[in-house]
Amino acid sequence: MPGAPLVPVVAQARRGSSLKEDEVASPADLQFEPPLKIVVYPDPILRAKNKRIDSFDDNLKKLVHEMFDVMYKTDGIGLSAPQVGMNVQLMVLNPAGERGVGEEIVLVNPRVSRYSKKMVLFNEGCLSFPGIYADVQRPESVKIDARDVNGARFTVNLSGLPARVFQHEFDHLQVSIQHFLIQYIIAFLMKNYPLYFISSFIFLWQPCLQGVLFFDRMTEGVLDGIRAQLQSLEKKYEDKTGFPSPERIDETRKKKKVAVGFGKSS
Ligand SMILES: CSCC[C@H](NC=O)C(=O)N[C@@H](C)C(=O)N[C@@H](CO)C(=O)O
Ligand SMILES: [Fe+2]
Repeated sequence: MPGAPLVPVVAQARRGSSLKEDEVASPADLQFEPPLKIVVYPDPILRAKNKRIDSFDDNLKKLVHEMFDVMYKTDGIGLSAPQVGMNVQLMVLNPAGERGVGEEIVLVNPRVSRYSKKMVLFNEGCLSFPGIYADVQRPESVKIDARDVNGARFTVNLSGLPARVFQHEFDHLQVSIQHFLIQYIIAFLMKNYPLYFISSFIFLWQPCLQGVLFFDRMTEGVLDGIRAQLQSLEKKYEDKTGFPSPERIDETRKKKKVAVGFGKSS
C-alpha cells in the first residue's frame, strides 16, 4: 500500500502523548536576526527537539512576520520555525502562497486531536529540500488544537491542501517519543541490557528527539526516485561545512522504519 504507516499502531508520531511536558523556550531560544534564511537538509537543526512557546510578545510577532516574509520570497505555502533555525513549536501557513491572497494562519504549540481515516497522495516539496518533489501519503483531514500569535487557544478542522500543508509543517515540529518507547520495551524483553540502559537514558532525558522530514514518510519506491538528489544535498553539506553529513539517506531509512506514523484517526 503506497505511503502507509509502517507500524501504524505503535509508531504514532503524536506529540500530545509525551510523558514529560515539553521544555519551554527561553528568550535566547527565540532570538533571531532578520533576514531569516532557510535551513537545508541535512542540517541537524531539522532533527533537533523543538521547545514549547509560552511568551506571546512583540518578538514573537516579529518572528512570525519574518517567517511569512521568507516563505513568500522562497515560493512556500507553509514554513516551520526549525526551517529558519529556530527550534520552537511554531508554524505559519498560507496555502495561496501570496501575500494579501488567501488566509494566513499562525499556529503556536499545535497538537493534533484527530486524523481522518481517509488517506490521500500528494506530490510534496519542502523548502529545506530545494527542487525536490515526491509523493507522500497523509490523512485527508485533521483536527488541531493550538494557540494563535497572541496566545489565545483555538481549535480548527482542516482538510484538502491546508491539511496537507499543516501536516507537513507539523512533522517538522514532531517529537516521536514512541520510537524510543518501543526500543526500550524491546530491549527489556530481549534482555539487551546495554540497549535498555541507553534507551532509558534517552527516554528520561529526551535529548535527541527528532523532527520528521517528508522523505521519512515516502515509500521505498518513491524514495528511490529522489535518493540521488538527497545524497547530493548531503555531499553539498559536507563540502560546505567540512563535517560528515549527520545523516545519510540509507541509514536514516533503516532507523526511521519504526518511528513514523500518524495518531488517532476517525
Ligand atoms: C504541500 S506541503 C509543502 C509545504 C512546504 N513548506 C515548507 O517546507 C512548502 O511550502 N513547499 C514549497 C516547495 C511548495 O510546496 N511550494 C508550492 C508553491 O510554489 C509548490 O507548488 O511548489
Ligand atoms: Fe518542509
